[in-house]
Amino acid sequence: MKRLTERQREKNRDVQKWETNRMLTSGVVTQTEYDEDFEEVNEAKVHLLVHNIIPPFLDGRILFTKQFEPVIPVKDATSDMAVISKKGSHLVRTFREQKERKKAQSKHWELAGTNIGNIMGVEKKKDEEDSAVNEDGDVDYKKDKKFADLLSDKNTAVSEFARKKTMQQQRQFLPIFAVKEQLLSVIRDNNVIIVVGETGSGKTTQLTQYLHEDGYTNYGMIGCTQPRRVAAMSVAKRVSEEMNSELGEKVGYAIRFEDCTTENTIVKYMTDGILLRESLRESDLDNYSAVIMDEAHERSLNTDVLFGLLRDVVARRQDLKLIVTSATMNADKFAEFFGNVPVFRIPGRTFPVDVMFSKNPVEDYVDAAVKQAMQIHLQGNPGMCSAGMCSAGMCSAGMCSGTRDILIFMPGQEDIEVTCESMGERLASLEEAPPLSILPIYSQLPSDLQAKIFQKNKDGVRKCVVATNIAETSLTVDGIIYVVDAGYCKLKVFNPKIGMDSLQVFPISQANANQRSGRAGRTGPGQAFRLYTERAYKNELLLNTVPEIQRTNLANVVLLLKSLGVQDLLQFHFMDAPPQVRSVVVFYKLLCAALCI
Ligand SMILES: Nc1ncnc2c1ncn2[C@@H]1O[C@H](COP(=O)(O)OP(=O)(O)OP(=O)(O)O)[C@@H](O)[C@H]1O
Repeated sequence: MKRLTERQREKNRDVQKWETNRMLTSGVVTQTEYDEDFEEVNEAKVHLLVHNIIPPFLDGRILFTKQFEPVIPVKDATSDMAVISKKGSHLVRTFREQKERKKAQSKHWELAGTNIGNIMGVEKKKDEEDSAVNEDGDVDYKKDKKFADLLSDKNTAVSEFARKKTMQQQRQFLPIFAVKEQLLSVIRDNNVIIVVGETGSGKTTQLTQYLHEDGYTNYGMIGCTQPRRVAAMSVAKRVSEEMNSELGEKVGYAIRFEDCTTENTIVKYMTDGILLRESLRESDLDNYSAVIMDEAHERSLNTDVLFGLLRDVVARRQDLKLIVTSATMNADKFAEFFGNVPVFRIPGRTFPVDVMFSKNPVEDYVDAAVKQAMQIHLQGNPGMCSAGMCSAGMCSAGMCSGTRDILIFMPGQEDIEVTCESMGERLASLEEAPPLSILPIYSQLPSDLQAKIFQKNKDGVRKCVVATNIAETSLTVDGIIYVVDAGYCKLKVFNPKIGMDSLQVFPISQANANQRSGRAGRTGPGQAFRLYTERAYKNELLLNTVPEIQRTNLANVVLLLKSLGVQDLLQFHFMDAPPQVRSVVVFYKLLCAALCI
């Protein structure tokens, strides 16, 4: 601390006195001395009664946590991929800085509304009118087009597989068709079964139809849950075509804010959140004769809660069939959870996918993905063309096995935007580069733009879809035969320090990687380029993603379970119970929420 001279101290005292005098004179303060004796004889006493309400389910189970570190869903936090995921992409940072600089500049020159602007007579531009806002200022949410309207045209076949085979032949080509009768007989004999098969074997699109053909729709609907909205919508569209019906009639879908079903609907695809909410109204799900929980290995929070609920529903309802589909790795765990139920394995895969790993660790996954996609686009792959006459994805002889589209997996919206922009810039800087239609897709994108990935491009221009993991499961984009996998995804993790969930980038799991590669071999043989080494795949990636229930804030689930009428939360059947300490924190938080239960 700096020592003050006596003279300086005297000066400070003077200044302080002067300030006090000014404040007293101005009336801002009325006294400068504090009365520390608070005992006022005449003051009325207020008695405050505090109730310590402890909900019965919490009785004796309250602990204070000492865990202040977030749950990190990675195998080794010091591994190359984990470190890179924390650092993020350099290219994204550069783009962000450029954007911010441009924004600041444009603001600097925006004179309208400032004093100097007024003097110069610069008029302020009117804010762009939002077309969804009506004259009264209310927002008309229905004005936004529904996904069903956007997909109203019949899908145009792109691949040779889809063009040359009839719908019936395409269905019969799938691996699941060879085991249809055995599968149906196992379903007849068991109320719960686990179905396991390679990506593209036909679980999502065929199971519902087989159950319908076997008469299960005579006494109820067949429901099929999907972890993602876009998958639910696009699969419903495909199955409606296979069943030769309008989307929303025999086959429909329901997602949040959009219900595309009628009273004639017998096959309903929906997100797992929708089924969860339906079970709020109808706890035994009486409308359904069969429920298929698709892509259960994704282990979203809703799926895990549904697992617990449906386990009880099938015990109560002998006529309900529950089919859980999964990737190979989790099957036995699921079977055990439902009481050692049979696991049915579908042998074979639709089309082969060549998986290629990066030779060296990749520092900047966005830059590497752009380079890889450009290489595919510019060099083409004559080996993949049945006529051997095309060089860049478009067959001049018109004999190519379809335009050969590319799908890039990125962790989040910003990475996607930068990938698209960077590819656009690099293409523009090349002379006579073949045209490329670059299409982003992420959950926040408006439906009309999302639907674009399913539409065929005019003149056979190659498509390059840049997606988050919403395109990872159940999605078939006809024509995609190249997958570029950056190796990262965004996951929600609970941070006990701030008491909230946050979205962070982490390396994917091996299960994610296999799902991603699987998108390349749906309608023809494909190639998957993984932008990480084979060693990293084996040593740095978890086998499966840590279930959401184990890494996120449970407060909402606990409230949901209470609203579903689950009395004893600690007795609820979780496939993987939330970590003890964190769940107790949440339960403790519920003390406050208990008043609203
Ligand atoms: N829109 C489509 N256009 C052309 N073919 C399609 C379409 N949708 C599905 N298919 C065909 O049906 C096959 C099976 O798709 P389905 O979604 O049922 O597989 P799956 O076993 O559920 O795979 P995944 O687990 O990866 O979702 C695809 O591999 C593809 O050949």
